[in-house]
Amino acid sequence: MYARSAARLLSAQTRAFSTSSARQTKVAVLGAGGGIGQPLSLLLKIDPLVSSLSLYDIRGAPGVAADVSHIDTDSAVKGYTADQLDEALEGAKVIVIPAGVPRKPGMTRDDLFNTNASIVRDLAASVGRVAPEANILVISNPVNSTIPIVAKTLEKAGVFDPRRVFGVTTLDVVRAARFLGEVSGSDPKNTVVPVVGGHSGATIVPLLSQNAHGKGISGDAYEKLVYRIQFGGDEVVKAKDGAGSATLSMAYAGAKFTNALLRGLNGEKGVITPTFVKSDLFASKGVDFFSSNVELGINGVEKIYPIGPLSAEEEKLLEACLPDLKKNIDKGYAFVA
Ligand SMILES: NC(=O)C1=CN([C@@H]2O[C@H](COP(=O)(O)OP(=O)(O)OC[C@H]3O[C@@H](n4cnc5c(N)ncnc54)[C@H](O)[C@@H]3O)[C@@H](O)[C@H]2O)C=CC1
Ligand SMILES: O=C([O-])CC(=O)C(=O)O
Repeated sequence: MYARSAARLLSAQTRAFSTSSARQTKVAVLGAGGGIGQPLSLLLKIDPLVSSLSLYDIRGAPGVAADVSHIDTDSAVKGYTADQLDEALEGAKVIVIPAGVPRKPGMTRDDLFNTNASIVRDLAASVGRVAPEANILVISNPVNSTIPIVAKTLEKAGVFDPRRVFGVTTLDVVRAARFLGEVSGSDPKNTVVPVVGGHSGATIVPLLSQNAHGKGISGDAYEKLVYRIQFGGDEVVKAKDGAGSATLSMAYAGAKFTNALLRGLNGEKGVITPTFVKSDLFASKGVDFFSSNVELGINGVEKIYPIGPLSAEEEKLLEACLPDLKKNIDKGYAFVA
């Protein structure tokens, strides 16, 4: 009962989860024993659209699985050890990947590339072999590079479907709504802001002008707000002081995006949210992946929306974003080539 009430409470307060469709799905979490993986597994256990939860990590997943499996919701949970990746992936329709190392103070997300690129590549290769039609949601940083790595790895295996590979940039959207809510004194649910581009520093482009509460903000207040959205991750890394980066807010954001995708896969119409996907929007500038509002549906990405009208400041932010994003994407491509 408690879990159902908790799910209802979460849903009412944040509109994070919705139960609008009945069909249920097997979801796998790769990296389920980690700082994000554990609370993410908890939140997926209380999502009514998840029928079966498959928890994999190189360490600790069976313990997390045993723990969340006691929660009184109607889904099965199973944990898998390091040598059981294939079993964990079998039949999974949605695969969420928070596997990899997090930042410490003084590091950029790109500093994680050397460790996380091969983790993500190897996991993607297994997904391509065992669950080639699955939807893959990548949380592992640097997202701007790990998504091209996943795409190229699947392409090499002949199973890349651009409608089914998503970089999870939802935390930027969550932060933008929260921070604008704080500045404007309004409920974050009324301050939803599309955040486009990528997921690190200057590649994060919040379109404050597209929200009624955001468009009046100017000068110093505007600069500070944009900076806070772009560097919100650093705020957490600094506060955790060597113990990692955002885990709880990221688990919330990851569960929120997974729920949106499940609703789309189940046929709900009008599920629209930003996510970092293969996109034509700036392909002419050599930027093959870009986050913008995307409609999620039965095939994954159904429609990619243009970014819409920009203020003069946002034009400048976009100009700064594109070269950095291209560099990050090309680095991911080069790693797999
Ligand atoms: N997209 C986003 O907005 C965000 C992304 N992140 C990123 O998420 C990643 C994970 O962060 P945390 O959970 O805090 O780290 P963590 O270190 O607490 O957990 C990572 C987990 O991955 C596991 N792992 C490592 N190699 C693996 C493999 N080959 N297969 C399966 N599991 C493996 C580890 O055993 C560990 O349990 C980091 O790269 C971090 O930068 C973090 C916050 C926000
Ligand atoms: O800052 C980090 O390293 C983790 C992350 O991506 C975020 O919190 O946005």
